[in-house]
Amino acid sequence: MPASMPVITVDGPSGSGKGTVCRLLAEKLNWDVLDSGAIYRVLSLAALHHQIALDNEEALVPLAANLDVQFLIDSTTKKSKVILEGEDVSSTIRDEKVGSAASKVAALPRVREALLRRQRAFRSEQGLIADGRDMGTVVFPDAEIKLYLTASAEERANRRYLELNAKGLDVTLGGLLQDIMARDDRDMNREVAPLVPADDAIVIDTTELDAQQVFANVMAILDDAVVSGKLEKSRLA
Ligand SMILES: Nc1ncnc2c1ncn2[C@@H]1O[C@H](COP(=O)(O)OP(=O)(O)O)[C@@H](O)[C@H]1O
Ligand SMILES: Nc1ccn([C@H]2C[C@H](O)[C@@H](COP(=O)(O)OP(=O)(O)O)O2)c(=O)n1
Repeated sequence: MPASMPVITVDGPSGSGKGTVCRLLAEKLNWDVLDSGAIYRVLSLAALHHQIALDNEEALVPLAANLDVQFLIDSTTKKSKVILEGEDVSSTIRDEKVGSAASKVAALPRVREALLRRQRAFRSEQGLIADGRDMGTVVFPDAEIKLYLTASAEERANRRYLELNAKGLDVTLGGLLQDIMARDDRDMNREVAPLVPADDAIVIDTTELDAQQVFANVMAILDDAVVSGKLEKSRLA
């Protein structure tokens, strides 16, 4: 019997296209989205605000447990907004430096533990699409559908370069490639909840695919899940 609060997990390294496919899926299915990376990004920003070192687990655990963050949808633009301690940090958290800082605090086992309940609370009757590194392995091990997106580091760095360049930011392809490889290394080799596909995840290599092709692949996977009885057909409407 399909669960009443279905979850689709989308894990993978930076730039593999998780956020993009999650947005397209959420629009199509009208499900909720958990951007778990944003939680780690916000935590690292809060650590900077409170002058807590990114490896100070003792101080980061209570900060994580009591993190004053809200995820909102702007009623006019329909874009998601992230509010930390009353301040709109939606664009600040997207900075590549914040991504690296997030990856550092995310390597601390007790910090991850302190954020588990907050992430699981996103599960809803509506259905949840969960974007991250350990969504299918740790946070929602019972998810109906588990996807793992990947792409070559060069392609992922190039995507980031195009994205940040279009925003007018002064970045180099070489610098971004280094950042991405350092983050991959930290995320894949940490002790707790390392970035790895769940045993039952479907891996999609997006290196040669554009976003619409990735989305079409995912929709085909969901159609198969309906046929095999994992998902109710009405959920795809
Ligand atoms: N399949 C794709 N082909 C080319 N560019 C893509 C693809 N998917 C996403 N992008 C672009 O690459 C960048 C990173 O995608 P994003 O979805 O933010 O990745 P992630 O959430 O995995 O870090 C964005 O600028 C996005 O528009
Ligand atoms: N479920 C998660 C999500 C993110 N993280 C960590 C590791 C990542 O490098 C950072 C930032 O994640 P985020 O998904 O926002 O980064 P990208 O958009 O993929 O570049 O947070 C994590 O450890 N576990």
